[in-house]
Amino acid sequence: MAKLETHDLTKRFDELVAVDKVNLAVEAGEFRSVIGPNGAGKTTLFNTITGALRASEGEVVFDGEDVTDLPSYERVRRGIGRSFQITNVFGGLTALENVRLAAQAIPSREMSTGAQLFREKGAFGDVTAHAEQVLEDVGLAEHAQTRASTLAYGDQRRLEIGLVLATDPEVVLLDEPTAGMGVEETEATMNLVDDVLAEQTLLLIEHDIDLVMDVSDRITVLNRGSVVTTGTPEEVASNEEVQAAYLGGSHA
Ligand SMILES: Nc1ncnc2c1ncn2[C@@H]1O[C@H](COP(=O)(O)OP(=O)(O)OP(=O)(O)O)[C@@H](O)[C@H]1O
Repeated sequence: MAKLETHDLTKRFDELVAVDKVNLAVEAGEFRSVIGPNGAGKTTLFNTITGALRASEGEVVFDGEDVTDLPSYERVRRGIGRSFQITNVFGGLTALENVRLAAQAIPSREMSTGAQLFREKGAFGDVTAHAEQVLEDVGLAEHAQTRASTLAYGDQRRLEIGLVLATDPEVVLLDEPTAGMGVEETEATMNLVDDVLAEQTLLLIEHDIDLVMDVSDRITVLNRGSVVTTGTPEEVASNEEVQAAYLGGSHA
């Protein structure tokens, strides 16, 4: 059984079918990327998986359980983490305070002994220690006391990844974590994702095809809400339909 599955997952906005009977089976530990032209439905697919949007039809199955009708906080509690956009970061608070808040926002669930300890004790020191470890992991230890709004852009993106990690996720969905970054920052962020989230099951939306080819175990190509194909980078690169979709549409 795959870690995360969708069964004919569909999301409509009135007449528009933004996500059209999408079937995914993401294995535990897999690094899966989702690519597709602008408007293909990538973000809507993510929102439907996390519960930010309600599915019109179909199912989201996590660890073998149907979570389609669960609110998003309950999905987070079960281990479906998603990157926070920078707008979710409290600019006036320090990096450490932001990570602590994210950690505290999630009620305890069955998880690793270490993490369980932090939650059950609920003691100030433990949550702080957990948050400090997260900052260390994402390379922001020296910026623990820096106000989030004054962090460099790349460091703010690191903080976003830290906020997901603070929720102790089992699956992490990242929606364009390198958006707006230059070549060096993009590389640094992808290295970070690779380092810090290597053990995780990862779903990544990314426009940079070369980058996706480099890091993914498998790639799902969406076009007009539907899956064109899923395969290894090599399989996807040689797929004629994919080439047509990309030559036909912009991929920003
Ligand atoms: N809340 C909404 N209400 C109505 N239509 C929407 C809504 N959100 C997205 N759409 C439409 O659904 C389609 C899919 O959009 P979505 O943002 O999921 O695509 P995407 O693949 O993430 O695009 P991009 O690469 O540009 O971010 C688009 O046609 C978009 O205009």
